Amino acid sequence: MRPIRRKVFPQNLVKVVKKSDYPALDVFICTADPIKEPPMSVVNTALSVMAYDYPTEKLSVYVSDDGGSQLTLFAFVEAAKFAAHWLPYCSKNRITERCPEAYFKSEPAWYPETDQMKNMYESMKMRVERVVEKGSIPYDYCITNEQQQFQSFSNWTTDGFTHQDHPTVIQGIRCQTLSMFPGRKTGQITHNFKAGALNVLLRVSAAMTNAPIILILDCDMYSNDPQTPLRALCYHLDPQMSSRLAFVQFPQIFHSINKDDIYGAEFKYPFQIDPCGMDGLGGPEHPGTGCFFSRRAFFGGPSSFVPPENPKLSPYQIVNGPIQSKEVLSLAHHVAGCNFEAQTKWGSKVGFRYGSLVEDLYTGYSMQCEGWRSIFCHPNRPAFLGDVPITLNDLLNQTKRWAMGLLQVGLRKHSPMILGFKSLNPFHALCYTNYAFWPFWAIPITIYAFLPQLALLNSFSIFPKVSDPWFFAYAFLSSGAYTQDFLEFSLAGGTIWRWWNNQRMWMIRGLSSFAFGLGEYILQSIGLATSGFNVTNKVVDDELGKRYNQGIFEFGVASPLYLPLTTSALINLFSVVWGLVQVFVNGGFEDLFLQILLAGFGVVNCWPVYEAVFFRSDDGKMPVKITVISLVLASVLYLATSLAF
Ligand SMILES: O=c1ccn([C@@H]2O[C@H](COP(=O)(O)OP(=O)(O)O[C@H]3O[C@H](CO)[C@@H](O)[C@H](O)[C@H]3O)[C@@H](O)[C@H]2O)c(=O)[nH]1
Ligand SMILES: [Mn+2]
Repeated sequence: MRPIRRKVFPQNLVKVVKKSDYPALDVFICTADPIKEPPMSVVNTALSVMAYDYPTEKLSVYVSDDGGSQLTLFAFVEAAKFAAHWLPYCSKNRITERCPEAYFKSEPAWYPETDQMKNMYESMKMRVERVVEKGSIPYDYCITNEQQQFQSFSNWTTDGFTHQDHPTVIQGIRCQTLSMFPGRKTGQITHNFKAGALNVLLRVSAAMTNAPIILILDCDMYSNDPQTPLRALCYHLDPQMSSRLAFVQFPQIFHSINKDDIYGAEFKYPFQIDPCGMDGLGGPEHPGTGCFFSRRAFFGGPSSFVPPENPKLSPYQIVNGPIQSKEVLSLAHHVAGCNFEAQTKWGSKVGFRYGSLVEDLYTGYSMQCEGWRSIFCHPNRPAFLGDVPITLNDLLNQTKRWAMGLLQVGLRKHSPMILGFKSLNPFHALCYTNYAFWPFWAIPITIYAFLPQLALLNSFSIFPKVSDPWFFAYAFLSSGAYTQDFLEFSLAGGTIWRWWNNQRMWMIRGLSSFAFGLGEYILQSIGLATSGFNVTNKVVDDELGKRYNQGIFEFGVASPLYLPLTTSALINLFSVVWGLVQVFVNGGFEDLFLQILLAGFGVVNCWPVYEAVFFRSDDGKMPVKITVISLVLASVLYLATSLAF
C-alpha cells in the first residue's frame, strides 16, 4: 500500500555528529558447526566488519561458536595476526572490498604491499585449512611463547570437555576488537539455538563494552561496503526517529547464486520487495542478519523499559575498565553460563525471543508489537553478501525449518492474527499473518498438483467448460495473479528466467518443505517429534559447484522431501498424455481443456525432475529408490481415485 524507497547520504553524517561522538558499535557473529561452516569463511566475515570505516576504539566484534570448536578459535587467532596488517592496508589504500577472500578473488588493483598481503592471506588460509582437515590443532601450538596469551586452548584438553557439554570459554583477541565465545552448553539444558547464542552475546557484550548499537550477522554473510555503519547511524542518530527506532535492516543479498537462480534462493519477495512495503506500514521484518539494532530495543517497548534482573546488564550501564580486567571477565563468565537464564525474562520479555525456529522474524515482530518501528535500507551497492544452499535438498530443508518456525509464530498465543491486529497497523499485521501462514500454501498447491490430473486420468471434468462464463473468472484470476507477480518481480530488477524459476520453486516448496514442515509441526504439537535448528551446509564440493553453476538441479540424496514432487511429476506427465489421447479419440476438448492446460503447465515446470529421473547419470540425478517409490505411489493414487470418480 505504501512502499518506501530510501536514500541515505552517509557523507553528511560528519556535518551533524563529530566522529569522536559516534556511538560504540558491537558486532555479533554466530557460528555453530566447523564442518558445515568452514572457519575460513567465518573468519572472512569477521575481517570484513573489523575493517569498517569506523573509529577502531568504538568497534568490537564478538563471535559465538555453538559448535564449541577449537578449530574455529584457532582460525581466529590466526586471523587476528593477519588483521593487524589487513586493516591498515585497507584504510591506507581506501579499499572498498574488505572481505579478503572476495578481494583477492576480484583481481585487485596493485599497490606496493598487495603481493605481500596476498601471500600472508594465502599462508594463513593454508594453515587454517590444514588444521581443519586434520581436525585438531598441533599439540605444541598452545605452549609456544607467542600463544601464551591464548590459554583458552588448554580447555579442550581438560577431562570431560565435549562439544555438547562444557564450561563457557571466553577469549579476548587483540584487545578491544575481537572476542570469541566457544560455546555455553551444559548437559540437559535446552539450548534455544541461535536466539540463545545471541542472548549470551547480548549479556557478555553488556559486561565488556555495552555499545548502544549492535550489528547482527550470520557467519555466512560478509560486509561488502565499509560505509554501512554510517548509513545505519543516519537513522539511529536522527533525533526525529531514534527514540522509537529498534533496528535498521539491510536486505539479504547473495553472492553465490547461479545465473538464473534455479532454486529461487534469492527470495526476492521476503528479502527485497516486501520489506519496502512493510517499511511504509511500521517497519520491515528482521530476517536474522545484516541488521543494526538499538540495544535498548531488547529491553521492553520505547516507553516501557523492562530492566534485566542484573542491573549491570542494563543498556544504560556504562562500562569502565578494560575487557581483560578481572571484574569484567568474571561478570562475563557469570552471565554467559547456560544456567543464568533460568527464571529470568531472557527469551520472553528481554533479548531475542525463544520458542520459534525463526527467532529473527519473531523477535522483530515482537518489538514492533511493543511499539518500536524499523527501517529498511537498500543501498545500490549491497551492504552484505551471503551464501546460498546449492543443493535442492539443503534448500528444501532450510525452508522446512522456516516453515516450522513460522507456524510456531502463527499458531501460538502471540499470533499476528491476534496480538498483531491488536498492536499493529492492520495492514502490517496482515503482512506478518501472510508470513506466519506461508506453510499453509502446501494445501492448495498439493491439491492443484494432484487432483485435476487424477480426475483427467479418469476422464472426469472438474473445471468449467471453455464456453462457461465461469471459465473467464478462472482465466482472469490466474493470469492476473501471474502477471502481477511477474511485474513486481521484474520491477525489482529480476530477469524473466529468475522469475520463472522462482514460481517453479514456490510450487516445489509447497509440495515438500511446506507440506513436511506443516506435518512435523503437527507431530510436534502432539508430542511425537522434536524440532531442531539444522544448520545449512556452506561447503561447496567442486563437482557440486560446477553443476550448480551450469544451472543443473542437484537431487542426489534419497530425501523423502522429493517423494510428493516426483509422484506429482509422474502423474502430471501421464495425465497430459492420457488427456490428449482421450480428446483426439473421443472429443470433449471443451470439458477437459483447463485440466489438460494445468497438467501441461505442471509438466513444463517439472522438466528438471524428468531429466533427473530419466536422462541423467551424474551424481545429482534422482536416486532410483525415490523414482520407484514415486511410481508405486502414483499407481496407488490412480487406483484409489479410479474407484472414486
Ligand atoms: O544452534 C545454532 C544454529 C545456528 N546458528 C547460526 O545461525 C546462523 C544462521 O544459520 P544458517 O544455517 O545459515 O541458516 P539459514 O536458514 O541460512 O538462516 C536464515 O534463517 C535463520 C532462521 O531460521 C536466521 O536465523 C538466519 O539469520 C537466516 O539467514 C548461522 O550463522 C549459524 O551459525 C547458531 O549460532 N546456533
Ligand atoms: Mn545462512
